[in-house]
Amino acid sequence: MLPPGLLKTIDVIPYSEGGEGEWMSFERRKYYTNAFIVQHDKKRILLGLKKRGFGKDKYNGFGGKVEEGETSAEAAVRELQEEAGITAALEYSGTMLFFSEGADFAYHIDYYSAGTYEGTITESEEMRPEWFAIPDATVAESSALPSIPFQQMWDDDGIWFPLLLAKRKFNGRVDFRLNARGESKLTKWWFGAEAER
Ligand SMILES: CNc1ncnc2c1ncn2[C@@H]1O[C@H](COP(=O)(O)OP(=O)(O)OP(=O)(O)O)[C@@H](O)[C@H]1O
Repeated sequence: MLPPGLLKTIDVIPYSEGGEGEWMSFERRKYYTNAFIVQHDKKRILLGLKKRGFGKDKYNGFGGKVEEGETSAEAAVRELQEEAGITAALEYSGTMLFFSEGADFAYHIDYYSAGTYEGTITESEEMRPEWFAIPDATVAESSALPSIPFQQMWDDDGIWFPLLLAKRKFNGRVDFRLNARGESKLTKWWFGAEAER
């Protein structure tokens, strides 16, 4: 059921799969984190515009490489502090394996989220934090905040964001291949999610 290379961290039921072709093979993986502040009471989520390096000009959660001697949970707290200037009691939200054609390693990304935070949200050299509205189908009123900018995010985010927002943990894999213009595009995915509570 699970795609190759994806190590199950929780019990999941199939949630979404698609795309075409075979899963690509990779030799190495590196461990990363990605953290979100999701405030359902205020109907808002904090994203950061990445200002440099990998994923530049995309909105994402705050995160980076897990360093030696550190757990992924510790790395997630440290990166959130470094990139957004805040601390939070982050909870594990899921894991995604990401491989892009031609890369020499796969990203093993642990996702975290929290509903509250401490400190003052501060722009860093790496990230510009901004609030976005959490879509709420049950409320007619429109938010003063902009909608989550999926067109300026990684291709797969639209697949697993509903799970993050619903607090359903997930395990997934996404493969990206280079198109004729040399852009890395989502070509195959598989996601499983914790059963609905
Ligand atoms: C479909 N693929 C993806 N979808 C969503 N997010 C992705 C991602 N692939 C990588 N990411 C995140 O991008 C950041 C890179 O971090 P990145 O700046 O390279 O690392 P770090 O801050 O440690 O910097 P240095 O390596 O020290 O320069 C890190 O949060 C990682 O989770």
